[in-house]
Amino acid sequence: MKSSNKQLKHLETRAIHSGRVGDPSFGSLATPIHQTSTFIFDNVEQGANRFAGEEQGYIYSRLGNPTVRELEQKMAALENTEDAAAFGSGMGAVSATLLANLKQGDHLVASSALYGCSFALINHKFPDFGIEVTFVDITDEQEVEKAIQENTKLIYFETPINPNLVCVDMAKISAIAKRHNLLTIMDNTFMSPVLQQPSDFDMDLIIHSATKYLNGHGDVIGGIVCGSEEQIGHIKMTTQKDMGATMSPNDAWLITRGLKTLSVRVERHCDNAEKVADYLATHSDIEQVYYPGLKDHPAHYLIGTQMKRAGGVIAFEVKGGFDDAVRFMNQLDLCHIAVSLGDAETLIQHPASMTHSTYTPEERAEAGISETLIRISVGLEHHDDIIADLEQALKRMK
Ligand SMILES: CSC/C=C(/NCc1c(COP(=O)(O)O)cnc(C)c1O)C(=O)O
Repeated sequence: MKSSNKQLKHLETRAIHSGRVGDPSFGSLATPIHQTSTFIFDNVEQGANRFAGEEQGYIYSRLGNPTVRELEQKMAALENTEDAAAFGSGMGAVSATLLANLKQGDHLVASSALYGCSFALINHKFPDFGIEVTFVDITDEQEVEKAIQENTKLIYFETPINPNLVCVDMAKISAIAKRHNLLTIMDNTFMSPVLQQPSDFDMDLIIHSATKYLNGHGDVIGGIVCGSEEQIGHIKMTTQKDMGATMSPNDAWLITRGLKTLSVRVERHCDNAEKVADYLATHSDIEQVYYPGLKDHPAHYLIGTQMKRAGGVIAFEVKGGFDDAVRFMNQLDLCHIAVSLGDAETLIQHPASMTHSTYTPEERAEAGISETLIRISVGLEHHDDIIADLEQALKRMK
């Protein structure tokens, strides 16, 4: 009798074996890529019964696909949730999840610091739908609680936060949400399930840009939301079915393949990032380093409790100003100047002019995103080579 998810104790094992759809026809080890738009019914009655939900079976790949389903089942097993839904992008997951739980006249409390497009969706588009938002310093529990209104439906945040690596104490947010009967929706992209299990803190919905660590090879755009069977069913039947941010079977297959090495990749990202953070923190040309793994980080106390390790992303500021930061980044050879994160390659970028250019300078200041902040996603190259590249660029910056 094959093990079910429940019997597979360790995440490393679940990442490889959970959710398997397999290949009943030929027994191939890798689940086939069902690259199809639609599925043939035996007869009219079968088609009608499937549309009515009275018979199990596939209908049309925007409504479900076997290769995509394997990824969803695997992600539910990794985040310890009942179910999951896959989307064509992380923003597909963010928008579908929020809009499935908000309607005209509702209000949400959101962290003022978010990934740029998540902020833009909430700040610029939601008002067009008559959805109100209060942006808060999500680490200030009193400010969070004070922002709650009679029409508040949910609290939305990331931890660690993109791009400044501020971390949120999820137990505190969970307690507030319970007191006010609110949904908690959080984005676990920067940690992945390997380093952080938000369901342990009663988070209701857990979002990932699968583009990042989950796929891990810089060749797919995708998104996932994990949660209860009821919540995921609601999202699938409303904002996924009717807004259609569908993930392709081929992308699902690539992400599923990525998940098999997720644990070893994330551990190596952490090994390398810890060494790079220590190097930067002791360098005379570096003004400040923001990395939860460093003892001076305000959320260092969460390491070993909420967060297994601090992850692969570091934010920092070089001494001087914006021009110095630009000169430094333009001198790099190995590290690519590129947005995104969680890839095998080390990627470095300037949030104020790139990933967080959707904020005004005033909004960035309010969110604690400085104009000279640099964000580096530490890759899987040998750490000595990454540090040597940073060293030569810092020398040539002057
Ligand atoms: C054009 S900027 C590149 C993308 C970046 N981030 C994406 C992102 C998303 C959205 O995920 P996609 O839709 O898969 O990109 C959701 N949630 C978080 C915490 C994210 O960081 C980036 O470089 O910070």
